[in-house]
Amino acid sequence: MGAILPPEKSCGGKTCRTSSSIVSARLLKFTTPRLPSTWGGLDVSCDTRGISVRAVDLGWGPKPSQFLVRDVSFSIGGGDRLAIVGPNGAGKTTLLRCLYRGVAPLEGRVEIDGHDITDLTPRQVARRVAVVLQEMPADFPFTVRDVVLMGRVPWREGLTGWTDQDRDEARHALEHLDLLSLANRQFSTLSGGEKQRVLVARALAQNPEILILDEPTNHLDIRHQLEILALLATLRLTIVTTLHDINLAADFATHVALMQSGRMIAFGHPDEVLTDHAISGTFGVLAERQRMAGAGLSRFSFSLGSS
Ligand SMILES: Nc1ncnc2c1ncn2[C@@H]1O[C@H](COP(=O)(O)OP(=O)(O)OP(=O)(O)O)[C@@H](O)[C@H]1O
Repeated sequence: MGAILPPEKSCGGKTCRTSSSIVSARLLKFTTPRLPSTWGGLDVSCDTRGISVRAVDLGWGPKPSQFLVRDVSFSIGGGDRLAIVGPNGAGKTTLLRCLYRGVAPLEGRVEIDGHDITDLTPRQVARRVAVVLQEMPADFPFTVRDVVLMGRVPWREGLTGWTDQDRDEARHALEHLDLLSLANRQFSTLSGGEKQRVLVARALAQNPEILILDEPTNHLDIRHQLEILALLATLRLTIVTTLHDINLAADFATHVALMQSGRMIAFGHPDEVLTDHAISGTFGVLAERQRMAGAGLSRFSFSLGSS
C-alpha cells in the first residue's frame, strides 16, 4: 500500500512536508496492520529528528526493598515508536517516569542519544524530551495559547519574554493539532479530549527529539484516538507511549514492550510480541487475532474465557 504524502507547505517560515494538521491526519488510513514506514519520514517541526533511547538493567521503587520495575533493558533508535502495554499496575507509568527522569533509577541507567540521562541538566533533558502525562491540570487559569507557549520554557534564556520563534513554534503546534480556533479559550473550559490535544501541542512546541506519552488516547473519542496516533506517526520524533488498546498499539508502534508485574516480559516487533498466547497469558483473557477479509488486516478480539 502506498503512503499518502501530504503536500509540501510553508509553515513558520520553514518548508515542510507534513500532515498540515490533525484535519489532514484524518486522511491517513489508520486501519492497516502496520503503518507504512514512509509515514515515519514526516515531522511537525520540520527539522527535528528523533534520537535513540536505551534502558540498561533499569530498576526503580519508592525504596530499595520495593521495586516497582526491575531488570528492564531495551533499545530503540531515532524515530522509532515504542508502545508499552500491560495490565493495570504492571509498572508502565513507573517505567515512563524513569525514562524522562521523573525519578532517578535505583538500578541501571537510561541513555538518550548515548548519554546517561542523569548526566544531563534538567534543562538539557527538557530540550530533548517532552512528556504528556495522564493527569490533567484542573483549574489552570491560562488560555490554550498560553499553555502551548509553556512548552517553550526550556528554550527561554534568562528573564526575557517570549521571542518570535517561541510564538511561531507555538502557533505551528496549535495549527498541527487543529487548535487555532481554540487558542484564546481558557484551558479549564475545554473538554477532556480538547485538553489532551492541547497538552500534545504543548509537547510539540517544546521541539523535542523524544516524546513520551502516558495513555495519549485517554479522553479521546474513537475518531480523535485515530487522528492523534496518525499525527504522531508522521513525526520524526522518537516516541515512547503507554497504550491500553492492543489493536491501536499494533497499528501505531514499530516496537512493543509487554510489561507484567514490573518486568518487561517481551520486547520487539509488534507481530512478534503481540501474540494470542502472550496477550491471553498476560491479561488473563482469551485473546484471538482475527484475520479480516481483504487487505490482509487483522484484529484482536477478547473474551473472558480461560486463558
Ligand atoms: N510512589 C509509589 N509508591 C508505592 N507504590 C507505587 C508508587 N507508584 C506506583 N505505585 C504502585 O506501583 C504499581 C505500578 O504502578 P504504575 O502506575 O506504574 O502501573 P501502570 O502499569 O501504569 O498501571 P495503569 O495501567 O493502571 O495505569 C501499582 O500497583 C501502583 O499502585
